[in-house]
Amino acid sequence: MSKIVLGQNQYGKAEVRLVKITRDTKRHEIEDVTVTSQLRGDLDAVHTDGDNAHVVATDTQKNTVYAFARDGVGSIETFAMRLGQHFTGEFGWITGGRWEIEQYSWARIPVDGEGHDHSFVRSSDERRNTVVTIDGDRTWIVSGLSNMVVLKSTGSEFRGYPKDKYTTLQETSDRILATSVSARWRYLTTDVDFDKTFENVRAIMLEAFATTHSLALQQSLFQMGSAVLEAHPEIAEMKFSMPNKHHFLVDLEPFGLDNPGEVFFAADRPYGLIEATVEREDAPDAGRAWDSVPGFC
Ligand SMILES: O=c1[nH]c(=O)c2[nH]c(=O)[nH]c2[nH]1
Repeated sequence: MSKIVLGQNQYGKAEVRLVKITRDTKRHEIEDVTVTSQLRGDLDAVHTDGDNAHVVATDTQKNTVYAFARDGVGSIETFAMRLGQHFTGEFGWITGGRWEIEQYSWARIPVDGEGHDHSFVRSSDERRNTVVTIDGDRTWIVSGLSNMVVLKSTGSEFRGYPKDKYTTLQETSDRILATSVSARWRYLTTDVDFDKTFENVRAIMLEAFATTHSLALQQSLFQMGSAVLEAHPEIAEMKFSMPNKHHFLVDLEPFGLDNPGEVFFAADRPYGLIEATVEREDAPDAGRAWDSVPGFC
């Protein structure tokens, strides 16, 4: 019989919910994140023999997240790097790991035309995220967003596809195009103004979605990725996952009404699922950057 050995492994605390309020002036600031910390290294003995001598407890990892937040979170990328450098620096046998952070955004509640000092409303379900992966002396950063829901009420066609005996879809030169964008991009360096770059990448994606006369969602996706890579040499590649949120014209004829492209049934499933990577041909190898990043091709 072949020998059975331990393969790749990692462990840590998943989804540590952290809210940091900065209250040093009467105008408070809120930072709201979910952190997952996972360590890799010389961890064979705990798996094979139950020897915990190398196991930095997942509870300790959770506590470290809260302790580090005492000084503020800052950009999620730098917070994840702080955690990673701490664990790999403090414990010799921890040679790497993966720190994933998701951030929820809050807006100030407007009162008399001004954002309130200490009352907030969760702005949407959109989230910013990052995954920092460390392996020895290498660090990779993949950042992104999810649930960015966008819609174009014209400027979208879908024609020219092959027809077979199962095809019922009618060609259209004017349809609604809607999707919920999940995008992740890999940085070529750790020396980035992450907050500024995030805002800019998001704005570029939105502008490309809006201004592309779309012949297919696949084309819109590629335009969005290309526009970001053209403007940001520090980004090697972008991965997208974009459900096609179909809007079907409702037949109003039974009610003696026409429907001049104005009344739609917004279906939630099934949905087309469009996924692709837009990349620089000459980008260096991604190494372990995409390890355990689900839902992208
Ligand atoms: O933009 C689209 N891409 C497709 O691949 C596709 N397939 C489909 O039925 N509708 C659409 N729309």
